[in-house]
Amino acid sequence: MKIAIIGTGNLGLSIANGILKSNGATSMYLTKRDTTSIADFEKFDKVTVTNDNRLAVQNSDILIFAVQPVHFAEILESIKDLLTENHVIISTITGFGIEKIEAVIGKDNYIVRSMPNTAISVGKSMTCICSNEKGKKRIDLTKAIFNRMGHSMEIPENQMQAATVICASGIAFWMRLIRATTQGAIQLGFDAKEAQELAMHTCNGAASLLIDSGNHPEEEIDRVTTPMGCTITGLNEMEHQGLSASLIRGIIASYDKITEFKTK
Ligand SMILES: NC(=O)C1=CN([C@@H]2O[C@H](COP(=O)(O)OP(=O)(O)OC[C@H]3O[C@@H](n4cnc5c(N)ncnc54)[C@H](O)[C@@H]3O)[C@@H](O)[C@H]2O)C=CC1
Ligand SMILES: O=C(O)[C@@H]1CCC=N1
Repeated sequence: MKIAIIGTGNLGLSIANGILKSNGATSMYLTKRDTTSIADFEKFDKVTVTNDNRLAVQNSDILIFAVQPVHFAEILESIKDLLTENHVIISTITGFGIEKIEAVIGKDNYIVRSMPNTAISVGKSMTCICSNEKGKKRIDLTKAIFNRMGHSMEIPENQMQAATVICASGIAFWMRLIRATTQGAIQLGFDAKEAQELAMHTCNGAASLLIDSGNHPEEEIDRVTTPMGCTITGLNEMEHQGLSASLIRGIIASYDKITEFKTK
């Protein structure tokens, strides 16, 4: 698998780390306008760091684009004459629909839109994907790439923005929940480092319970809530204070923001 990451910023860097950790590429080109901050990656035999997107495209099959939306069309325009049947174009770019990509490079390309998150750097990304008509033939390949770095799901394109909120922004939402739990633990007497350790591993355990069992969260909650005990007392107080409602309202506000410009 010869992979290029076009635009190695926050997300591109996370993907590069995920690919290296999962040994998911035979060669990897990392591009950025100013490559100084990613020059260290040259120490890996299979990695080439360059500001030459055309060189990366010529030497790779899987092209993962992780640039800001304003730069995408111009970059596609600058490499489109190099695209062949071997290339799969994987965009991670928020709000940039397949039609807009096809308008620049044409329909006769394997085009996949993906929405990973930064946990891809540690092999734990929830990645949603969809494709153009031709790209359907490369969905399995794309899923195989992302499944090495977490979990993937094919969804219709009209759900990509919702997936962005839940999965990509979701990393930030869960971080705040972990931080709040940490603050609570400090107030109960743990030092800050211990408090974070307790919070993050408990969070990891809760998610793993659901992933492994396939259970509904309430089934697992029932196992923890002793009648008249401390868990139900805490849970009910959280709900009186609007825990679920505030999370749902935050998710809807985030979605309203992402759909503000009526992009697909
Ligand atoms: N940060 C995140 O968690 C997620 C971001 N996304 C999407 O991924 C894309 C990238 O986001 P970030 O990594 O946060 O942005 P970023 O700004 O950190 O990274 C973009 C990179 O592209 C580089 N770049 C700009 N012009 C270039 C060119 N002509 N050739 C090569 N590289 C060029 C920039 O130097 C920068 O390093 C965005 O479209 C965003 O919507 C999607 C999912 C999650
Ligand atoms: O906050 C944002 O708008 C972008 C999209 C998903 C993650 N970062």
